[in-house]
Amino acid sequence: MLVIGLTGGIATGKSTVSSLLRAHHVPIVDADVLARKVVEPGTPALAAIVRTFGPDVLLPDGTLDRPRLGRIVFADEGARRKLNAIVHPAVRREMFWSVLRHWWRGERMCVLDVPLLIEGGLWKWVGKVVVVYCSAEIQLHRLMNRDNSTREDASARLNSQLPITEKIKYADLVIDNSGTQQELEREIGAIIKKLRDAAGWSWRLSWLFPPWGVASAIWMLSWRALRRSQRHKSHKR
Ligand SMILES: CC(C)(COP(=O)(O)OP(=O)(O)OC[C@H]1O[C@@H](n2cnc3c(N)ncnc32)[C@H](O)[C@@H]1O)[C@@H](O)C(=O)NCCC(=O)NCCS
Ligand SMILES: Nc1ncnc2c1ncn2[C@@H]1O[C@H](COP(=O)(O)OP(=O)(O)OP(=O)(O)O)[C@@H](O)[C@H]1O
Repeated sequence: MLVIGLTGGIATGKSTVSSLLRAHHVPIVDADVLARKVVEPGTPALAAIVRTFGPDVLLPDGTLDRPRLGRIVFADEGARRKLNAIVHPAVRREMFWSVLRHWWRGERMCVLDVPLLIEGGLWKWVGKVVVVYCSAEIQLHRLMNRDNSTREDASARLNSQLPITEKIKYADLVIDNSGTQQELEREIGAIIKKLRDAAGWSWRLSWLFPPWGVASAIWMLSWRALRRSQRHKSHKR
């Protein structure tokens, strides 16, 4: 199974692209959804957040006051690191099980929608990196419109991530979402075809003949590790 990492800057349109892919029956694992699930009331992650940030980050019904915590962590890198250290390991565990479930069902590919794919280093472990792009100015306007936020709040969120111009250097495929949503919808068929072609046919053999699956997984992981480390070095230069 080909595991594809879908990323981009905040509000460049990852969720819009993943909804279109889902509508075409492509399996999606959404890190934002999992990041909400792992902090539901009664979870160890929510308890750790309250210990770290205090009970003020809870609403009267015991759920997380997301806008309030957002204002804290997007204005303070230290606080953001603390939150990431609590939430990210739980999200990674959930993602692992979701990918395994898709593999078990015999899916040809699965797309991980992860905003911090590059920042968190997960890009090294996926088969292909797809980056949804639009300019920083469009990004800011879409973010302000969607969240009904001020330019200051939107900029704080935007600046908490690696710039989109840096992220596209890691991409195997860039989806330009600078145009209209209709233009994006028209392109989605061609994008899915490229992804399916990249997924190839060897996934079928893995099911008919399991040792083939094991051998190809070992080969792919070592080949990817080599390719990623070369690419990483060339980015640093
Ligand atoms: C701070 C929180 C409570 C704010 O919640 P809110 O509902 O306002 O935003 P939401 O979760 O929908 O995130 C919206 C977007 O913000 C960006 N974002 C979220 N968390 C982070 C982060 N820690 N660093 C940089 N960007 C982030 C992503 O692009 C994401 O798609 C929430 O984002 C959170 O718990 N973040 C930590 C977990 C995380 O990193 N999630 C991202 C995917 S793993
Ligand atoms: N091509 C487009 N033209 C106009 N608006 C768009 C386009 N694509 C997405 N949008 C809008 O921009 C906003 C951000 O898109 P979306 O939520 O898909 O971004 P995202 O990258 O998933 O954001 P986040 O990082 O916050 O999860 C949404 O309101 C969406 O409807």
